[in-house]
Amino acid sequence: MQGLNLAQPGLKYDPQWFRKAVFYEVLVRAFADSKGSGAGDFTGLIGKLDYLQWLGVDCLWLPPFYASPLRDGGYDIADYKAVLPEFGTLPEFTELVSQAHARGIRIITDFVMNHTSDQHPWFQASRAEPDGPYGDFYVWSDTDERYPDARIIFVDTEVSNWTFDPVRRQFFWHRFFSHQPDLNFENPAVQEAMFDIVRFWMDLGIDGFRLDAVPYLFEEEGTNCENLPKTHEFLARLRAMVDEEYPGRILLAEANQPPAEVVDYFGSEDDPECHMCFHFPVMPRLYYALREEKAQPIVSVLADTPEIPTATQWGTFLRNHDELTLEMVTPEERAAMYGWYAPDPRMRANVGIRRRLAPLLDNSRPEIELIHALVLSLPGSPCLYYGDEIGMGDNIWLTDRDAVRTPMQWTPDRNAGFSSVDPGKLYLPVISSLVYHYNNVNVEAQMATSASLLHWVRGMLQVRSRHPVFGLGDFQVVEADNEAVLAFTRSMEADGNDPAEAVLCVNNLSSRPQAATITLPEEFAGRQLVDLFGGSGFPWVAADGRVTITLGTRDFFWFQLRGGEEPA
Ligand SMILES: OC[C@H]1O[C@H](O[C@H]2O[C@H](CO)[C@@H](O)[C@H](O)[C@H]2O)[C@H](O)[C@@H](O)[C@@H]1O
Ligand SMILES: [Ca+2]
Repeated sequence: MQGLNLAQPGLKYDPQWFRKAVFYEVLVRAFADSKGSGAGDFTGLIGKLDYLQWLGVDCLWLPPFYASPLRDGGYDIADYKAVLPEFGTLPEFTELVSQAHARGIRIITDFVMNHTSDQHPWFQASRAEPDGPYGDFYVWSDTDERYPDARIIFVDTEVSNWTFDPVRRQFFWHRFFSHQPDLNFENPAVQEAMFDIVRFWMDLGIDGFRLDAVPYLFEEEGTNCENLPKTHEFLARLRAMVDEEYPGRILLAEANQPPAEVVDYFGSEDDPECHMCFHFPVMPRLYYALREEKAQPIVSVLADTPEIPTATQWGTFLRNHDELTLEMVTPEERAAMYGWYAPDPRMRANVGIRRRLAPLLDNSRPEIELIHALVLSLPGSPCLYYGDEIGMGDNIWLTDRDAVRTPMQWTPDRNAGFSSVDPGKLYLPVISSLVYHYNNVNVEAQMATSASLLHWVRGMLQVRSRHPVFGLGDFQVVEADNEAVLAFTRSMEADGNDPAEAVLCVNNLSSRPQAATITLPEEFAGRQLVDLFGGSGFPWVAADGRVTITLGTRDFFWFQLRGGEEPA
């Protein structure tokens, strides 16, 4: 029973935990500096676990904290089994895992399989000794003309997916930065090395992996080198090993692909791959719908989303450590979003927008609340991004995606309470812009203000966690006679300890108050609407399934549809 994490005091064994969880992405480097080095560390994060428990998150996602030259935020790994000394030591990492588990919080970490840093000893050996044991660990070629149909992903910096190596006098393949050579997955030794790394970290007690850039593992002439059958075969083998040796741990795919392609990363009921996949296309549509003030963009992307196998779950999000990617929208939608959300070219990066949630929404509290309400009620397990719970700002004067990776703002004191170091030695400066200055935007002040965004987000997580239907329930769009109103139900039969429940969510995407008559399916006719937050009774659904709701600007309701089998 090595795999079950049963010994951890705060965790209950639940192989389906990820379907009801709220995730929280936290950069170790950005959260809390315990040593006065200017960068966050494991011990600093341990010191903030009580805060995260209080906030109500169920699982932390830690982006790479491994040995790395940090030329891509740690996604350029130089040793998969070592932690970056500035973050701490391996025993400090395992202490973090234990302390999180003791509070009922799980931890998944990033696993960057597609590529390594060019500083990784495997690459150094590969370029120096083509006939040596690592000679075939990377994708080498005498020409830079192979795989011409593969697009360039980092269009701001790269002009080719091939770079000439003067040592080996051959080109090497890289889907991302030219300092990140792709591993050669055709080589069984590479695949075995990946299994070995998974076992290493799972043996240390982590609860799963986010699989970075997973569509690009294999290459094949005549294709765009994305989502290839061999990649899926490899993932199915990896999953079989995890199920066998580490049941209860999860694999979460980062595949920035259209819904029809991304569902393949779940595999099938008989041949599963990942437990979860991020749903990239839905995220930009939430922002798009807010500006267009229409429900349709959200309705249509969900209509295009195929069913997923039982016991799997989407991962949803509003922001993360990367740019807000616009790869999954049409050119017309992209142009509109750049106009709405990135009027200054400095706000753009690659195919996306390098801004945080609050500045994107011009710090509009009703919009920030509505977009949270959407991501917390639509299908999927939501993943929050550190600092967004207090409405942190960004710094578009920093390079690349560092704009959204600045230190967490804890207090109005020196370095926002993040570090005691000389401010000039911080890994990145704290936000000190007019609206988002850490003097005003910080955890301490928001904890002391009952109406703060922080308390509001916490309240939302509490309500969500009391209603497993948000994680487990079916999703059905409900007809509304107002194009600005998005109405849908989440409903489920009793499931283990979770009772049957039905919830109606109604969202006003307009910047003006709206009324809408909603027509619910027959099964909900005659039910009473009860507000999930305050318990107030609202109108009953008429015998023909209709009910009329009025909503304020950017307002939303979560109603229990009471009167069926579910408890009062
Ligand atoms: O390791 C390279 C990158 O891998 C992830 O990239 C993803 O983010 C890109 C945008 O920054 C996106 O366009 C691409 O489709 C993704 O695979 C990781 O999240 C990045 O931080 C990292 O640079
Ligand atoms: Ca590859």
